[in-house]
Amino acid sequence: MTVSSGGLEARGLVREFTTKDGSVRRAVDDVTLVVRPGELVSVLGPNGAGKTTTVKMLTGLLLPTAGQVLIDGHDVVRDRRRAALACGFSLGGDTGLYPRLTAAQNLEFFGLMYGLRGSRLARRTRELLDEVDLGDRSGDLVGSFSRGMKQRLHLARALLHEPSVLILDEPSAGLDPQSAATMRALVARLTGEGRSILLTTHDMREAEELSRRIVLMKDGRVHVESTAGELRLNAANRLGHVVNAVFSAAEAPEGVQDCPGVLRVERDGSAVTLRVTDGAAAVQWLLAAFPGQTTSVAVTPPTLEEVFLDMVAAS
Ligand SMILES: Nc1ncnc2c1ncn2[C@@H]1O[C@H](COP(=O)(O)OP(=O)(O)OP(=O)(O)O)[C@@H](O)[C@H]1O
Repeated sequence: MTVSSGGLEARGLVREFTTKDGSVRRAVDDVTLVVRPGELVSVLGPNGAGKTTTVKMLTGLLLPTAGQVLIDGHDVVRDRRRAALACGFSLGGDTGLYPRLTAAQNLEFFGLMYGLRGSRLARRTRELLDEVDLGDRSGDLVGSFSRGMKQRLHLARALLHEPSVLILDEPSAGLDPQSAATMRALVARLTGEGRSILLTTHDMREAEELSRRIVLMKDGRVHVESTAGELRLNAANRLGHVVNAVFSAAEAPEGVQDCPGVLRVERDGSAVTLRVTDGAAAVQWLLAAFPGQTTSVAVTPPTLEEVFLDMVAAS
């Protein structure tokens, strides 16, 4: 018997594909993911890591070769209907919306499929269009929408039946910075409402800003899973810290490159950026070597992007 406390639980997911030459390719290999209510988990990984295949199994679009997915306690394969009612998903792109219908007509159509009718359907359509900032475009044909507007409408569609679990595949892919920020704000608001949200993204900033936990996938497996802060701090042992120092003189002193454990030095007038093996030791050394000359010193662990690139590069 499987015990679930709600949210999304995927255990031991495996998906194999048989290629044209008859060989078997394992695209997803023993993936376990848990997203509790009120939690947002981001799945990151290089192209081909198995993210989309995983998402398709989570949403019931693809049968797993092995493993189980529970949405709010309902098995996606054996109890498909209840799992579907508890889960909304947005896979983005141009599929899944009707370009010759208006935004409101699209939502009404999908709402009918979820059993919404009459005034309840009309109210839900209005509420959702407002929620995704498309209230003033409800009567416009979706074919005339920008990519960002379509992505937001996808999100509204996913929310029609008020699911407790939301799966978003690259919700801000291809959006300009302003539209991406609007999307992030929307997703943050939805997490605050107590939903379990799983999103895949290639945007490290998005992952760091929105997620409680980050799952890094590689070669079909979960490579590492942690908070962004922990991932960055742990990587500092391998990748070093960045120390940004600003000096009171117009030019940073010549001797900064003698800092112990220094890997790289970049100068810009009175400011200097050092990549060092030990951030705390470097700060102590700078303050002692140049007494009274530093205006500010700050240590930062590697960025999430550096952690990601390090993971991808490691064999
Ligand atoms: N229908 C299929 N038949 C054969 N191989 C497949 C099929 N779908 C996916 N794969 C393979 O499974 C692996 C994982 O693909 P998947 O699309 O899940 O990766 P991804 O992490 O989503 O990549 P991206 O970031 O590019 O979207 C790849 O090697 C891909 O070629």
